[in-house]
Amino acid sequence: MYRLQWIDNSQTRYSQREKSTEEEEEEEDEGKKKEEEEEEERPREQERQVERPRAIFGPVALDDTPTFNSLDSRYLRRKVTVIPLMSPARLCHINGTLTPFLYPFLTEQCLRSIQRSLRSPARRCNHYSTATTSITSQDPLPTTPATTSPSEDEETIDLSYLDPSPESYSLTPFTDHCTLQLNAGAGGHGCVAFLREKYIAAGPANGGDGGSGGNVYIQAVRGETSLHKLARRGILKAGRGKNGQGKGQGGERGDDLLVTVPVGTVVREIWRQDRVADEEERYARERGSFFGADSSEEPAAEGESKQGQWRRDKWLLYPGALPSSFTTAEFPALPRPRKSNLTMSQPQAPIKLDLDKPMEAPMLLAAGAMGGLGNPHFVTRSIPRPKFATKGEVGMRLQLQLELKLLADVGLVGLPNAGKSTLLRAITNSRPRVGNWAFTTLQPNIGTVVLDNHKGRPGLRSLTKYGEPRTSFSIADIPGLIEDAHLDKGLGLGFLRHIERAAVLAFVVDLSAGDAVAALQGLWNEVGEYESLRDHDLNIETETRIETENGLVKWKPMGSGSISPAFDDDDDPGTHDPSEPFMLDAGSARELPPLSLPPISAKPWFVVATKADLPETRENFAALQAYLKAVADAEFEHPSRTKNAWRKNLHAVPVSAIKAEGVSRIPEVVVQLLDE
Ligand SMILES: Nc1nc2c(ncn2[C@@H]2O[C@H](COP(=O)(O)OP(=O)(O)OP(=O)(O)O)[C@@H](O)[C@H]2O)c(=O)[nH]1
Ligand SMILES: [Mg+2]
Repeated sequence: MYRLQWIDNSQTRYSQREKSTEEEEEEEDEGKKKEEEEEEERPREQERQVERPRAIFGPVALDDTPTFNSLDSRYLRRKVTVIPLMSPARLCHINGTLTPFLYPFLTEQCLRSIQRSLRSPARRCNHYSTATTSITSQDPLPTTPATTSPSEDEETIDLSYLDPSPESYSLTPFTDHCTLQLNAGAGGHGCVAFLREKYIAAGPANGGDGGSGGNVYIQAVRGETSLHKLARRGILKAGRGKNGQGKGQGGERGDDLLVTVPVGTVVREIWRQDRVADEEERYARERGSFFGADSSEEPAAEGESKQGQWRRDKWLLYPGALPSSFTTAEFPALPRPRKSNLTMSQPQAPIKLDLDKPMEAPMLLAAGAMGGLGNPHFVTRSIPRPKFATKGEVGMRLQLQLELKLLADVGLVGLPNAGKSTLLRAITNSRPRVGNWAFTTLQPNIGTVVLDNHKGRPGLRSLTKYGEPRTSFSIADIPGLIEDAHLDKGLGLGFLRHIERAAVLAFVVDLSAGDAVAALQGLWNEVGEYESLRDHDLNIETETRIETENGLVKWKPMGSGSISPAFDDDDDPGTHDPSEPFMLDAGSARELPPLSLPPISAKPWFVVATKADLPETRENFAALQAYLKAVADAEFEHPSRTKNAWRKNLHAVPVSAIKAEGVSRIPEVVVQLLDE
């Protein structure tokens, strides 16, 4: 037999045990007595209920103020309070500091009745969590000493991490831009060797060729978050190819170099030095066969050895050679400079890459140089046993500028000391530095909000742009902006690059620090200045690289090296003057980089009104809400002063980050905007 045993209002427990008939009789007697007592109590209880105000949970939207006109007048007679229908998690906040912000229509009496109904721990529910810190756990019922019961005291959650001492923070080394020199591997030297065998007095040449140098690759990977390691190294070199050896043994290839960068890195070429390309040009001039436009010299017949000269950087002599050999030895004409086939897959010069997605495979930046030729290559009738070989080619050198633009879903923009870092602490497991002075944060911090319902399933139903369930999103906290940051005041606008590509912007406004509307407008002003500076730089870059002339795009490769123009089949290379830039058809298959980025003002945005726990902030918040509503309704100009700016569903979320109140609404708002 099952017996229902009441533990408290919310919990029930079933216990199974055999009961004797005596026990049953006793229970029946006790039950009758209780029923009689209850019947006596009932009328008194009913009287009390009529007097007590009752709460009705009705279908009213969160931000709507309920009107009593729509309600039955008998409810009014009974002192009925209408409370919007909402999830218990949200209902918990009704008891908190933000209640007057969210529900200005609720009276003191009504609040007290809600507090009574929320006493039961069963009312509390979990919503979703952060990476390791539960947002729900950070959203406890605010308790005051007067109303707190001992059981609630036990459940009080430690929020000291939201107001830590300035020394308590985690700092990871971070660099978001650097210049880097990359050297592709040089080729190994060819070998001068001869066959030595019994009964063969002067064996033929059998020196092996040198191995080719290592290639330089780049790959954007997820694990990396900073460029500081690369900035520290400065110069990175791929391995040199090994020298060739006797018995016709070729040298080993040099080790490749893989440069791993964080996703979101922009790579720009500053200069390059490509000796092989220079050699090719010189060779072309000497032989008059490269583009051979006005060359009067006849190209040498194939196989004909033209007398050359000793060149220290090119020729390698037999180790036992006497110094006189340098002057007396006959050298053939230098062979044509050799390039690896891989150079075809190098990116065009000048390199400009935007690595905004994780790369599955590395991308070649510079192919290693070819190794030198062994002495068998120079055997001719007149020189049957050449005592020289060629040296390996010199590897290409690239000077690159790397700029990291962090890819976060949400970017926090705010004045210094607005509470951005505290907000990041409250909703993620990130631990940025917090201090009551301006410019506490000196480098961007990224936090991740995991949308988890504690069962390994997404807490909020949302899909990423790739159609996968959204399980998390990231937030970037950057150093604060001040007025005239675009004139390099404060820390300038440099850090805005980290939120430039964020999908959603969250403007963090301190309600206790003066006019919130003015603060918001000031922030938008600086964002607008950043945008115009960015567009200006892009235009300059574009103008220097592309000049349109009679429907043709004139493209100037940076540096003399790596001239690998994509001629159409019908282009006649013979008519090209090497000193002139190459002319490419505007409609050719070569894609030029995009010239403009989407405007920041077109991004979805909302306002986080923080420090709402401080006194006299309600009026400021009300003014901010009214302003945003007017902007959304196009009554006021958009703060960015641009057309086509985002005006949909503009609103401010009041929070007290330091008490972790109201912050659980932010993930909901963000996910909603990410889905737009
Ligand atoms: N009362 C109250 N104080 C807050 C709140 N949020 C932050 N603070 C305090 O405001 C001060 C500044 O907070 P930070 O999070 O460092 O502000 P920030 O915007 O990151 O500042 P910078 O990094 O300098 O740009 C700290 O002393 C916080 O304790 C809040 O919601 N209520
Ligand atoms: Mg900060």
